[in-house]
Amino acid sequence: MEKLLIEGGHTLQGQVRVSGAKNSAVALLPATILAEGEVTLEGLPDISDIQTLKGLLEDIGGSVEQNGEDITIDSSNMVSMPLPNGRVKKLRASYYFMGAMLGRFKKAVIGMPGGCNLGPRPIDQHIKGFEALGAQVTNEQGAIYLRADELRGAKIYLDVVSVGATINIMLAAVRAKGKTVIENAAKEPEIIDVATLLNSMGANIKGAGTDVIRIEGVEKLSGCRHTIIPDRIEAGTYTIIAASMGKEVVIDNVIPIHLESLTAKLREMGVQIVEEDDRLIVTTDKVLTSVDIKTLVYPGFPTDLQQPFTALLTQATGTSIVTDTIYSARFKHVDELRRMNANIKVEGSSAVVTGPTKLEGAKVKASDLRAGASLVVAGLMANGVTEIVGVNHIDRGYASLTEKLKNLGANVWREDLQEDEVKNYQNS
Ligand SMILES: CC(=O)N[C@H]1[C@@H](OP(=O)(O)OP(=O)(O)OC[C@H]2O[C@@H](n3ccc(=O)[nH]c3=O)[C@H](O)[C@@H]2O)O[C@H](CO)[C@@H](O)[C@@H]1O
Ligand SMILES: C=C(OP(=O)(O)O)C(=O)O
Repeated sequence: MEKLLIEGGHTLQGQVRVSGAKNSAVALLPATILAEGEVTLEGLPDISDIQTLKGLLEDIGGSVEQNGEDITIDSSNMVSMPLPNGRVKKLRASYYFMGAMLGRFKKAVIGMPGGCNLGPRPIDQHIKGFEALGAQVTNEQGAIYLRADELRGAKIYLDVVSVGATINIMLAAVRAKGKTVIENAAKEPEIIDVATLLNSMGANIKGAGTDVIRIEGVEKLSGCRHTIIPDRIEAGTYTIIAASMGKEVVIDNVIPIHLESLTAKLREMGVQIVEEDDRLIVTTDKVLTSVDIKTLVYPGFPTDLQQPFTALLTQATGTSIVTDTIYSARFKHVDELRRMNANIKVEGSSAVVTGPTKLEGAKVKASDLRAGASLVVAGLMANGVTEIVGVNHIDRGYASLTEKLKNLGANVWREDLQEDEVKNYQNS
């Protein structure tokens, strides 16, 4: 087990290259199950969620070959093996094995997914969708059993706008007989990316990226090549880091429109951002002013950037109110930021941040992926050294974080945890 150490206060400059999107890649890998052939994905991020998914694909008989950022999956010999807990619990996106295996094999047995602990994360809308397509879904001793004699297209209205349910229903519906319409669908760019891959495999999906998705089922899908979109949350995190400590930082491999809700808020705070085709140039030379944010479904402000953004707000003059409407309890980072001298109060689903406060390095714990990102942002701005445990959460979503930060001029390194630190971490 490792901890991440950051000596704060260094000005950052230079260029950072954003990796392929975690939340696309973690759906694209299970989607390859449907191909019954070879699919090559380009631009794979080097994160632990991908290693876990590779293991799951191999568990069901897939042949997986990775060469740097390219991965080829041959799904010809896959079978519908039960996937109990274990690996499945390590990440959220294992739920995509439900839709993909149901689509191809008409049956699946999968343990409940894990992922960041952000309060309740039900999957009722996924199940509602599978049932509407004709599947029987039961929960037996903590595993979800899905079976269908045949899948039939259906009209499905999602009661909550859900990224996971939208993608999962698409995965099953591409192989259903007839037409499926998903209404009140999520519109995140990752959904378009998954639909693009499925269409390249031979599916017929229209409307991805809008709130009505129409799918005409097909008999068979086949192999193809696909390039994963850049990670807008990783890009957003580096943009926030640049706004906090940057002189002039270039964020490369970005689709600027994916980050508009963030860049608009940063500009309101006084950060200068130049948008080019596939990069952002971020300069901060003014005192930052406070702003309020409310997380919303895309294209609103992403909940996954709420935690790192809250760390930046500790440096803004005035009071900022951060409201998370997607995960009302996504505030575990606040206690840790307080250890670093931040002035933040949580009231219901909002955090009230008063700034500016000089942050002090401290020993802190990343309770989840973006809480970790929040502590990294804070550590880079703080006096002295910040020690972050729970790095395994950060490694789920940030490729080569230490190297990328070092290239920008940060003093960041990793150390193995001592025995007593491991015990403290496990007991905390
Ligand atoms: C692997 C992946 O892509 N993870 C992302 C995905 O998670 P995930 O797909 O789990 O998130 P959803 O979009 O499904 O969740 C949005 C909201 O809907 C609720 N809900 C969801 C499904 C359901 O069946 N019932 C229900 O009530 C959730 O509790 C949450 O309040 O979108 C989240 C919201 O943008 C992001 O924070 C995660 O990074
Ligand atoms: C919540 C997140 O991930 P997951 O859904 O995979 O837990 C995230 O990426 O911020």
